[in-house]
Amino acid sequence: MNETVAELRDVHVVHRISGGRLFERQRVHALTGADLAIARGETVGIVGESGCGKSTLAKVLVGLQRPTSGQVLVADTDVWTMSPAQRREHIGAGVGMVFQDPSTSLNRRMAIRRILRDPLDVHRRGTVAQREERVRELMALVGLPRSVADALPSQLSGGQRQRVSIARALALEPGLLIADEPTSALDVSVRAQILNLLMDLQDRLDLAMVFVSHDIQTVKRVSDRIVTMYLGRIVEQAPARVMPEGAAHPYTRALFSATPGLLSPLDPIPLVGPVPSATRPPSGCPFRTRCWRADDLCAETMPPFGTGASGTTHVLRCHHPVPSGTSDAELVDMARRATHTPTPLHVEEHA
Ligand SMILES: Nc1ncnc2c1ncn2[C@@H]1O[C@H](COP(=O)(O)OP(=O)(O)OP(=O)(O)O)[C@@H](O)[C@H]1O
Repeated sequence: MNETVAELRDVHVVHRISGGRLFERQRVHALTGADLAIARGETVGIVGESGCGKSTLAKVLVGLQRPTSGQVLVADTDVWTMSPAQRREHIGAGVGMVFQDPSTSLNRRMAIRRILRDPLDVHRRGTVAQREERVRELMALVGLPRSVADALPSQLSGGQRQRVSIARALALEPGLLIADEPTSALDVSVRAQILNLLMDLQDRLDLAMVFVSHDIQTVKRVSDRIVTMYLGRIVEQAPARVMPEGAAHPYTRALFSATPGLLSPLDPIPLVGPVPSATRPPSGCPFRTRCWRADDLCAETMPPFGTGASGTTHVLRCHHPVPSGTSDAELVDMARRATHTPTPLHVEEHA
């Protein structure tokens, strides 16, 4: 059986912000009822429009965001039942994170050697000599020349800086690496090198990886499984190899159809209106206000999890999934012909 390195169980993240009427506090539903288990060695890609909760999910997994409710398990332990010191130690050893922009995520005043030694010092790993040896190992692992050990981040190229971030994330030999838009701040010319490095490391170290990106083509290339999020909810999980044709959630199909290069020269599947506000998520299915297949049932209840046609690892929440074998051309046609009148937006009350 596959070892689970990290798991979210019914995780909600609600931010309270000021807004609306004077002194009124609003709730932003950044993540709603997220269930996700990540197995050793697999890459899970997270896709969805801006603001759907991808980064929140990543931050929850790495302990940077405390859930409002639900459980976050790393190596089978619920990390929010631990003391802060235990939690730092446990998550630090189990999960590494590579941020989008290495220019801001690396300490500008520290030499590369110190940046890489820092997690080993904080977590008191081995003797000083062993830590120095580990720094050399890490640099070799990510393809950094020894000559940059005493350089500052500003003296490195963008690609080299991201290699340092990756090495730092791997310093404590975590089982899971979270990569949140790891190439989007880099020059196009080095993006492929960093992606190849991540895929190579994942393979060599049998790492699990959560890969968050707006670039759906890249997510499809690197992932074993793709998770689609919409308005704070996970709406579908499916094997990457069946995507996009095998996806059964209307939103996943529409999202992929809007990605140039993945599909035929068709127009994207048309959706109705904008994404609703995360402060006023619709009742029932969050996607139903834009979905050409929605009916009253979708407005009344959140669909339960169902199994898709691509096996047991394919799950989705939809009352009216796209029938297996339906082409995108047919979906474009159906969506254009739908006499869709979005049902009034009922606001769901969350605790
Ligand atoms: N600290 C915060 N306070 C209030 N709202 C927040 C906070 N962090 C995130 N949000 C809101 O939570 C929702 C999810 O945000 P998140 O950054 O996780 O989305 P995302 O999918 O990663 O977006 P993007 O692709 O643009 O980075 C958004 O509506 C966002 O505005």
